[in-house]
Amino acid sequence: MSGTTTAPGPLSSAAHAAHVARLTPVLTARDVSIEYEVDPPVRAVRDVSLTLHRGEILGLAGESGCGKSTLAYGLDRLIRPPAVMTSGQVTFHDADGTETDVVALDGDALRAFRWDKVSMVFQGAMNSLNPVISVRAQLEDVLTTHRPHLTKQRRRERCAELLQLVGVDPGRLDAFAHELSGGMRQRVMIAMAMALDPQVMIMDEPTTALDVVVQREILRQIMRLRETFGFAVVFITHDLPLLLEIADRIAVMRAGEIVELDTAEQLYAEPQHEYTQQLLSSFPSLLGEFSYDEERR
Ligand SMILES: Nc1ncnc2c1ncn2[C@@H]1O[C@H](COP(=O)(O)OP(=O)(O)OP(=O)(O)O)[C@@H](O)[C@H]1O
Repeated sequence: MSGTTTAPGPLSSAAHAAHVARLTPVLTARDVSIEYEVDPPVRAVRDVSLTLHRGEILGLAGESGCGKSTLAYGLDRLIRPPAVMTSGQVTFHDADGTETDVVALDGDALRAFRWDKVSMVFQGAMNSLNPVISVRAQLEDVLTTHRPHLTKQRRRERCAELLQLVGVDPGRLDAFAHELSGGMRQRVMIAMAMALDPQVMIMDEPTTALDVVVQREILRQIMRLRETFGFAVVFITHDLPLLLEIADRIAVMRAGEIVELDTAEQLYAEPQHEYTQQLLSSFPSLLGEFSYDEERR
């Protein structure tokens, strides 16, 4: 099942090739195409190949509708009709040395893979958290389902530990979503995504709805957690300056294709694709004050 046209592949630099040569893959997508089978059909993702490496933050940038979320959901097998993966392979390279064909997973194996190996933080925590059960019950639910051998005591400790990790007072465990601020809700979502120590976290606009100060605090926290636990992150946003701050590498997506893929540093210094240049120049006020090294400290 291959497409009728062969995409030329994203632009990238020699510095990028040298950078990735030192890294170990954790998730590989090869020639992935995803279509919404509506009338007329929408080819949302077109022959995308992309490798996520252990412990890196890979930013996925591009304007609304370019296919970022669809691609990310495809990596975690979260796409549902009318979306269909019409071609491609996704391979998970586990730390224990096993290789998993993600496209072939189903039933229990697929449920175990999600959360456990690759977890997801969606935009808008209010819609993702269950409004009628407490934060504790939601965290415990993930642990009871995926770690049934844990004692009740250990489960309770783990819930408190998780909230502490994301900077929320464990005293809030019995709160409901509506009793928490937007930032706290999003932190709780990150705690849930971290509950099983996944090797990959996919974050789809996790801070977009938050004010800038809260957004920054959460981003710093994500970076610290990544340092401590070594998970890799696919971070999706239309906000390229934000990615320049937090991502190691950035994939720029346009109309379903990745047009440029490079280290954040290189992409900022020497964007090659006209579209990347346009994206960078569309944030003049932010980038006018932007100092690459200062911001990343
Ligand atoms: N359920 C659907 N049915 C039909 N087309 C859809 C559906 N969901 C998304 N699309 C289309 O697929 C394309 C890619 O959408 P997608 O949401 O992946 O983009 P995105 O870059 O993540 O955008 P955003 O940042 O706005 O979420 C768009 O053209 C969109 O209109």
